[in-house]
Amino acid sequence: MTDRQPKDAGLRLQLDHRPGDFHLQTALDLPAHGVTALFGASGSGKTSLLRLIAGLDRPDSGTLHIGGDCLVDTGNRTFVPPHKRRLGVVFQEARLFPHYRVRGNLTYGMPRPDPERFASIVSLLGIDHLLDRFPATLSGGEARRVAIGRALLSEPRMLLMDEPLTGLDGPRKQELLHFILRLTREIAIPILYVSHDPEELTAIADHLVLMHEGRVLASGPLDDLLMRFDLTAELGGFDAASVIEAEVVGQDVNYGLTLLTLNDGQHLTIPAVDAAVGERLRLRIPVRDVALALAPHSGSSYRNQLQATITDTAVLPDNPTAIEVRLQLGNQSLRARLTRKSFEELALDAGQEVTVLVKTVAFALRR
Ligand SMILES: Nc1ncnc2c1ncn2[C@@H]1O[C@H](COP(=O)(O)OP(=O)(O)OP(=O)(O)O)[C@@H](O)[C@H]1O
Repeated sequence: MTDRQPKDAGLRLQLDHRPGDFHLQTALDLPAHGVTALFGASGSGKTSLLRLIAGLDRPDSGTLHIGGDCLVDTGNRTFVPPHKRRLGVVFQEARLFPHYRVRGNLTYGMPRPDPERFASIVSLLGIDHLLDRFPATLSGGEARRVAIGRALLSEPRMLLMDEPLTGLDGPRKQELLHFILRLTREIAIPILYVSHDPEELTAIADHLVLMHEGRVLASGPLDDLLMRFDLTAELGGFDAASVIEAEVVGQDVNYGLTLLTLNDGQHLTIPAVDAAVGERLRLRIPVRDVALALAPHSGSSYRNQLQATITDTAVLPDNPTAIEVRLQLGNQSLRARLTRKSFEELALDAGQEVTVLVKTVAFALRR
């Protein structure tokens, strides 16, 4: 069940599939831009869904449309084969042709020679120096960058990535994540991205599809889903946090801080990030690091104090001593988790204006 239908639907599907004992029963309507993350417990059906979209498996019944084209309709026996779907597929294993050099692997799927596009993608992925090497001589991260390059050069209308960072060590993972982020900014191509790593998804995803036992539990903008009290347990790995955006307005070199402004004009400071004035950053604020006060606080070590309005509160079944609070700051939302005791002592309620004391703000990425 989807809770929000994007107007500019890029991918629309309704698929029913039973591999073995598993039953995948999904309906989805996804935007034609940005990164959509498929997230869910192991065995929830993420890879099965991606394989159906790529055309690697045939569904028992259903329809699949991308960009207005019908790729699957079991009702009239339409099944466009994988190589005609114009989708770039990147799996955990790079699956490069071992007997072709990197250059040959990259040009293999190009629909026509296009030296300019070739040069710009090679440079974007930082693989210029690898062009004459054979795949067997590449590191895991290099091989995956080549696989991404090959997928992009086939001029796909959408990129499907299944755990592209799995198995890489810390620095290699960060490096590839950085290349994927650049790609999302510099090439306007929608990406469907499977991962079970919330940190990776906080950095990369615009839209989130939450899978549970073969079904879509929720689908919507990442920051909206993180605000939903009812999904707190399912999104447990995200460690209950809000994601907000802010613009860099200055650097405080003396104290090693970056100064930011939110879109309602309020200010925030975070540990220094190497970013220029005017750049937009995505920030992550854990719910446990947000406190509330009735009025601005002096004499507090909380560096950031923001004015906000309480919009909603809830008590979750698995944590009855805490109150979950949703707050509005301009057009952005923020969550807090207070003890019931302090919530009642402050006599807080929906509709009330409060001062939000923010302890930790982590930089997630540049927009
Ligand atoms: N060909 C198949 N035959 C039988 N069962 C299958 C087949 N393919 C997948 N399954 C089962 O379907 C379920 C969903 O698998 P899938 O790989 O889609 O999950 P996932 O969400 O991607 O998991 P993970 O995060 O562990 O990769 C699993 O229980 C799996 O064992």
